[in-house]
Amino acid sequence: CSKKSRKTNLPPLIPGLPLIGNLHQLSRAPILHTYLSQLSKIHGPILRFNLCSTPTIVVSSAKLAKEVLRNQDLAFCSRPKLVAQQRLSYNAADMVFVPYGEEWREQRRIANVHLLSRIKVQSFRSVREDEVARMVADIARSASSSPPGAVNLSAAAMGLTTTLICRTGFGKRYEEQGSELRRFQELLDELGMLLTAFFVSDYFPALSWVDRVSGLTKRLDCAFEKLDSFYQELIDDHLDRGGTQKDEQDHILGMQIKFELDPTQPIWDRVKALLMNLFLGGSDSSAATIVWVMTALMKEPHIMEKVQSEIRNVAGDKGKVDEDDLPKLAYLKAVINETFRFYTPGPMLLARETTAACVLDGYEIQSKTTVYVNVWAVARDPDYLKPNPDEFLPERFIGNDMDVKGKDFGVIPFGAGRRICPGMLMGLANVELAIANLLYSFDWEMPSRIQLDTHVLSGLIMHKKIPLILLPKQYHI
Ligand code: HEM
Repeated sequence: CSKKSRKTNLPPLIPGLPLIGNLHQLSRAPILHTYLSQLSKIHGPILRFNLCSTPTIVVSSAKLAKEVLRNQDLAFCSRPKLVAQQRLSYNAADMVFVPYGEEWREQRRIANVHLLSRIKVQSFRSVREDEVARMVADIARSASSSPPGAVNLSAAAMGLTTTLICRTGFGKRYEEQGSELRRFQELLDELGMLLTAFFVSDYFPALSWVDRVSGLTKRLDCAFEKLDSFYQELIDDHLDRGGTQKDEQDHILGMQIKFELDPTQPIWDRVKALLMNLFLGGSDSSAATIVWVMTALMKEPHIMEKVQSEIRNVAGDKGKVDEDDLPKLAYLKAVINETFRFYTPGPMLLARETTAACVLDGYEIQSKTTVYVNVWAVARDPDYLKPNPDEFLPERFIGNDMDVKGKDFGVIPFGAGRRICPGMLMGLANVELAIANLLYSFDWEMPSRIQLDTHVLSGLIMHKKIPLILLPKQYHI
């Protein structure tokens, strides 16, 4: 690694190959966030990569995360233009991939004040309680079968969060195991795959033929067509029913259509792009979090016992945990927060792009630099997280005001600053209610011959590689 260049004072550059720079290292790293974390242990908390014409840096400490996401947020809050993201977001007509500017501000205002506001999230309470109750009833059926059946909790969590996003996002409840839900989940998988796929043309525009030959361009076109038809069906369905006022209250799509500037000529690309954002943000991250909380608790039986006893004391003999109970569950919140820290569902923040030249930690950063914050590494920063950042310790969130909502720069699972996740309240509400009820209603064991593991899948969202299979035992009050 070259030391600070005296002339230009750029961050340390990770050595790569002639012409392709570091492309091969980044595109082939099996688990990108751990690879980058190891590099930063050797070369420091700010690293520079050479990706053809795109200057790229990665930051991995709480101090620098705070600098990027708070002190100099404005300089770091745009998004780079990548091939798949552009296509799937209708040329950045959405909120996630739109560059910083007036259009983004307007979309965020509508999201914060209306679509994903606290009041809107509360208005979906009955939907959440209903869906969580259905999931618990399904699991109870397995628990009471003879012999008791093991449950694939990864599938149950994904089923729950996709159903929640369908109901709150566009007012539909697809039959479990039905073809429409399967179609939706397949579209989600393809969306996630393409948004993290490595397109050569992002770094070498002249070599775009490589993506055509590899079949990636065709796959992107095909996914775009399928997603577009899916969004169009939802919109047509809404319009066929006359877009009632009830729809505006009942789901986000209904409300978004109302907010289009000219209702006779809404900008449909923007409506579709917003649906894509809901799909992208709304299900995978919450499902992954539910699975990691359960995995963490299976690994630490004394924490499991403590949190179950808190939940069962608070909910008593009601037979379920409802949302009024949640504010009383301080230890459960600590467990969920520690899971966000230790098994960060989005280990790398979505790529940012600098809006202007600036100085970070004494290094010069050019305008239009792509910036990654390695949230997973930040959450293990020994200068910030004490004691024992490598230990799962919910108690670190007790007796202080440390939280995960973007003000403690050591634990930023939702990002921070202007581009902090606008769906945070909805994500937290889904996860807390689901976990509380899974822990209230059942005791959990490992099925014989299955070993608990924590292998992860690489991607935008850090899923558990091997599904979490557990044996539920109904808890009798
Ligand atoms: C546990 C659940 C969730 C986690 C961990 C999560 C995490 C994140 C993260 C890390 C970012 C990037 C922030 C940045 O660049 O600094 C983000 C952005 C975003 N999330 Fe979430 N999210 C969750 C749930 C949701 C939900 C439920 C929705 C919507 C229904 C949502 C919608 C979005 C959107 C639209 C953005 C882009 C914001 C922008 O660029 O201005 N997320 N989320």
